[in-house]
Amino acid sequence: MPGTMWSGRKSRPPRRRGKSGRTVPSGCARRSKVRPVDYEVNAHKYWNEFYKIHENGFFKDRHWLFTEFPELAPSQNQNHLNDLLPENKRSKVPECRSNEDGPGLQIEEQHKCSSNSLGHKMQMPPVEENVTQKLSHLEICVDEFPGSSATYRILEVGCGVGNTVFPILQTNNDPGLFVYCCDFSSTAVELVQTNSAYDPCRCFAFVHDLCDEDKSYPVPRDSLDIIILIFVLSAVVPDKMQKAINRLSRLLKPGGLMLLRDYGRYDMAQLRFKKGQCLSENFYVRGDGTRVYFFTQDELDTLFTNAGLEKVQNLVDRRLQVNRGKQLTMYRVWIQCKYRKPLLSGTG
Ligand SMILES: C[S@@+](CC[C@H](N)C(=O)[O-])C[C@H]1O[C@@H](n2cnc3c(N)ncnc32)[C@H](O)[C@@H]1O
Repeated sequence: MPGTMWSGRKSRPPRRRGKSGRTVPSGCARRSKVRPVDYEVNAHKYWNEFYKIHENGFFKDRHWLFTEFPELAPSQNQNHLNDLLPENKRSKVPECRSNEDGPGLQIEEQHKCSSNSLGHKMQMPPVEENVTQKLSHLEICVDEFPGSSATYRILEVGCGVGNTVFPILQTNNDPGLFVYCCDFSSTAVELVQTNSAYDPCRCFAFVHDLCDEDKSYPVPRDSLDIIILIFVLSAVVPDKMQKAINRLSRLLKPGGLMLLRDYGRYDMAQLRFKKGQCLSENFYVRGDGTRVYFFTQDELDTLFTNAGLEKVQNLVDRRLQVNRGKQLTMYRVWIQCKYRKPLLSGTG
């Protein structure tokens, strides 16, 4: 493994120092020249451009998912709510797995999904179209919706080209499983739908902006066992995060779980941003127009608990990644959370 774990209170990532000697992680003294509103209004377009360029060759399949989130593995359908591990029982993530931050940081062999098969054209039953079209401004409260007969329902929000969804579909052979996935990039969703592993009998990919308050998800309240957020909440403008999490929380069954893995404060990617790339505190725009926020554990705890969820896990994962080929040493900080909807939920 080309990486070394670093963790614990004594280990600290290198930080930039300002004139006063204080840590200056963000270059936030100067604002971006482009108005932040442009990045907000056109956010999906920047991601569309990103996926037009990279297709499904940028992010790698999240095979570590099942060690970190065993709830996604097979056999979780029965009594999964009783199986939740306490925080201190977390398992080890395989190191150096993804290319979240840029092509220059790629370490592992990239696993490419096949995207050339058109054999799996979307064969949605007509009810899906009816439901999403006719009830797009209402809560879905009908018995028939995509995956309505499933016994274990997972939704991934901000699914990109399916690097989380396809490993789940391939690994979890539970016949009662149904996986929903959405992204506000229509280009990404199209790449999911045209992937040869896309099976409309087990999966429903749709375009959806998790910040869009006027559009509902195509599933009823209290219907999902798991909601997954992998490096997506960080792409959302901070003042819209809470409402987005509130809306998602309503979709969870009592006892259902929200799973998140995302960038932590002072991750190497944050320290590398230049002046002028900062849109607001700890929120930056990359060269390609996509944005990223760097969380603290407390901020995520507040977002989830305000949405009526209870903490199962909230940990910071610090690692030293070494790319020997490029002679790069990278201090990574990720945060991983599991929050559960109480069995007797008070969320409105
Ligand atoms: C860093 S990528 C992660 C993709 C995927 N979760 C993975 O792990 O490979 C962030 C994704 O979030 C999507 N995204 C960003 N903001 C979104 C929003 N407001 N609604 C839905 N998707 C969004 C982007 O289009 C992009 O696909």
